[in-house]
Amino acid sequence: MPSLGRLHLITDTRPGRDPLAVLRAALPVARAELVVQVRVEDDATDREAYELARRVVGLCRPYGATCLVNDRLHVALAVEAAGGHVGAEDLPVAAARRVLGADAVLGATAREPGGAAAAVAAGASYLGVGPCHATTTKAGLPDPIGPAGVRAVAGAVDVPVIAIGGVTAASVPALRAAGAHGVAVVGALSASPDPARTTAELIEALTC
Ligand SMILES: Cc1ncc(COP(=O)(O)OP(=O)(O)O)c(N)n1
Ligand SMILES: Cc1ncsc1CCOP(=O)(O)O
Ligand SMILES: [Mg+2]
Repeated sequence: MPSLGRLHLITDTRPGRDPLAVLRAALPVARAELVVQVRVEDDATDREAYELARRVVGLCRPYGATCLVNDRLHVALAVEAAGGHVGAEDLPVAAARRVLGADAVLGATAREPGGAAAAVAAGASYLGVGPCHATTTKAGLPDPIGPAGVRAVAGAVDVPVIAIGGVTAASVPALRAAGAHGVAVVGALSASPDPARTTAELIEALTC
């Protein structure tokens, strides 16, 4: 399996956001380092999720970027995405692995070493770890774990750790020093006035 890209762009489908415009700006800059996670609001229909994911797969292909689908694994299968991401309220990791198959990329959310090790034992091929920092993008999250929390998880598993939650280019060095392979962002790119430039800053921080 090719190595996992370091910059995970999670689509922002809230009103007023334009996830495909952000993706078109990020792809030529990040290319195969980009992993696009198609994440739609809970009240979006499967058809809406499918149409977005289908377009993302098509945009990613020429750049060698990876497309994953959050939560809705049937959509991942339907659009032939590389895999999916599940958390505590989604299919259990072992069930998700059965759905996606042995070769798929499968991410699982983890906040502490015990849960992280269990997710890997159940079949996760990477972990999304956070929230690292405060975020307004998702409500109801526990307190941020900071780089120290990322370090604790990264030390307990042998799969890539992707730090998530309030991540900006400025916070990347501390997260990498804590053992993160990469980062996942929503707001840093979707709210950027210049997503191509912000992508370049994130990639520089992730690969220098
Ligand atoms: C890379 C990454 N890490 C964590 C999450 C969060 O997943 P989850 O806890 O299932 O929450 P939702 O995103 O489904 O609201 C993620 N999506 N990606
Ligand atoms: C879905 C999710 N899970 C933990 S933090 C988060 C949102 C991250 O968004 P942002 O990068 O805007 O803080
Ligand atoms: Mg989820």
